[in-house]
Amino acid sequence: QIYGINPTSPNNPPGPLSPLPHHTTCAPLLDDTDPPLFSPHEPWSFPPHCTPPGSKNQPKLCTFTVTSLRGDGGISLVTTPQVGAHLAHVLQDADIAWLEKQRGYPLAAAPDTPYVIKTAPKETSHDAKESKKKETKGLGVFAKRLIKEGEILMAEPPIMVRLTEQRYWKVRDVYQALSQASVRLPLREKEKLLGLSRSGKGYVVDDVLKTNVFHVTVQGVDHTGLYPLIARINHDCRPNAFVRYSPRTLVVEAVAYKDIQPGEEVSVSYLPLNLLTEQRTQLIKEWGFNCTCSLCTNPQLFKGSDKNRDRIQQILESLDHNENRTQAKVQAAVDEVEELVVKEGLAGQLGDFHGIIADIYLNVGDLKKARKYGKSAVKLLGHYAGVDNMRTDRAVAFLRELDALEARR
Ligand SMILES: C[S@@+](CC[C@H](N)C(=O)[O-])C[C@H]1O[C@@H](n2cnc3c(N)ncnc32)[C@H](O)[C@@H]1O
Repeated sequence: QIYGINPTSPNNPPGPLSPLPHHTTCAPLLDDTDPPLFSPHEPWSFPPHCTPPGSKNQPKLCTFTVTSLRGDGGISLVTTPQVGAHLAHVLQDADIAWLEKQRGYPLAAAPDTPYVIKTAPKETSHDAKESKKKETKGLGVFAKRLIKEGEILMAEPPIMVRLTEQRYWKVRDVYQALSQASVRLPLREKEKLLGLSRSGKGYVVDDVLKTNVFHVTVQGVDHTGLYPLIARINHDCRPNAFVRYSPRTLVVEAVAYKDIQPGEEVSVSYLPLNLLTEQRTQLIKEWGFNCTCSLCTNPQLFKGSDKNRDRIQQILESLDHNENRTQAKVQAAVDEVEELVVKEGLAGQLGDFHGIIADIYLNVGDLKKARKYGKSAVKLLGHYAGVDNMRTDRAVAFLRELDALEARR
């Protein structure tokens, strides 16, 4: 059997390799009556739509659309021409298998879709004034089976990416850009966008984006990305999943932070993990809802947690002072912080912490420990932030510096 073709089939008699009959009857792929294979605005599917800035030194705001990203769905970008030019290269990278090689495991979600999207049960608000009210979270994502820690639940490219900074352009022009970005999307992505939850206030595309986007960086510039499947995951201050963004592919993955039991709701934190209750409550209100998670609703839980988080901050600040940078004091600080980090479920931030510790050990001249924590930072950041994340790049650069330093000795 050659390439899965049955040699005894009447269409493919045994003998020298010959094309199947329908291959010989195909019209030539290109002739002078065919439309051009490539759009004149390659890689964009339409001419970019641009809005001039309010003043001379500011960039234009442009809408770029590709109707088939890596052979699949469409994507629209609302950003500056400079970022658009960079993203043109990112989007033209049809085979992102190189990233799989770099990180040593596939850039793909579990093929059996281990979750179901359904209405989340109502929960009691933590707000004293509204404590009798039952809050609805809308739809949510629930585990269909045991999802093991580290498993990738979802891996998705965005359907829309928008520059965060919008103040250089008139609101009307920004909405015009967003409108172009949505109407140019293929029908499937348009339906996904308009089917997402929203507050019902303001211009619909802007409202959908504000309710559902994740922060992403493109060439170090702040943007927000709309990932329609991952956007169905509700918030929890002690989540059981986290999101990992790849700036070189734009793909976001939802990954299990711990084992998730069948029937359990999958949650991610919309905020940095280490915030205190007051900061979290304030920021969540800006999202337009009251957080009903256990860490926000149970005073006993949040008082203890705030104390631990305050203590972590205190220890990190104490390490800024030279008198605390002796081998013994640094080791005691590291041990205490690690214990508190585990207690608070902040393992996702341990990579950044190990990066700081590596730097401190370098400053006190303990290169062996600097290397140990530097390596750990690369490993943890590669897992929680992604192998091509800027924070991971910095941790890798630290190890290179260490190599160079040791080579000079
Ligand atoms: C990104 S969407 C999450 C999916 C959304 N529930 C849906 O139906 O598509 C964010 C919205 O979900 C709701 N939500 C998410 N987490 C919540 C929580 N912990 N408590 C209450 N509402 C929540 C809020 O309405 C928020 O604006």
